[in-house]
Amino acid sequence: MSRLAALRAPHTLRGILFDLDGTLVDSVPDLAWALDEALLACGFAAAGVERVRGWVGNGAAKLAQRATAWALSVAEEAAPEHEVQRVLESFYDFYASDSSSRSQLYPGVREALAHWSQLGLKLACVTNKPERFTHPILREFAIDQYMPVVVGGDTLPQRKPDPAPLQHACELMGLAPENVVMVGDSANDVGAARAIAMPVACVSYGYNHGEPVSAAQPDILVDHFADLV
Ligand SMILES: O=C(O)COP(=O)(O)O
Ligand SMILES: [Mg+2]
Repeated sequence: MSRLAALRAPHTLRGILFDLDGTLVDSVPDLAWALDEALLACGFAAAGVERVRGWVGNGAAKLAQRATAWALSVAEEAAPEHEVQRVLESFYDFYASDSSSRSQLYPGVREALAHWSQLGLKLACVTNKPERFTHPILREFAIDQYMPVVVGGDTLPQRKPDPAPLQHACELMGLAPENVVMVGDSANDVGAARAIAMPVACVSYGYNHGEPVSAAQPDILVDHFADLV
């Protein structure tokens, strides 16, 4: 666990928090499929996977708002609420019907999680994705066994980059934040960790609103998940 352990004083690393979308799972293909089906069902054009990649990261409601604003050619905040709700409800229906068949676990993820949990580290998933969609995906990719603690985007009133979900995960793991590090793919993950002085490692391959996550200045940046081990 050398690279992550280097983020904490020797022997003080007891737990790791993981972002889901863009960090553990390349989930955009299913998100884009469900969102495009929703847009079509609402009478709009499909957005396509590349656009959706840039919209993921702030939860499902924000995703629907960004898609609706794009479909209506208006600014994000100007998307009419009832149109956003229509797209969101339809997106929920499609995504509930299939959230994983087009997605993939990133290489090395399962092996690394198994390794860390064998070392006795406690692992948790802290995502902005609604909790009811998170559990089936972790199960589908057979990594739920390593992450008994899951904090979703609707678990608390706050979402990343607010640090509350990270603090809540630490409480559920029975660990002090001083003994935990965060692993993510976006400025939201870095911002949430920074707010409670938690070290943060990022993967460069994920989704960060189309910007390189290096701009958010994580403590460690790796190109492959296995590089964290
Ligand atoms: O659902 C999202 O918007 C992103 O979720 P994440 O926090 O796992 O990247
Ligand atoms: Mg992410």
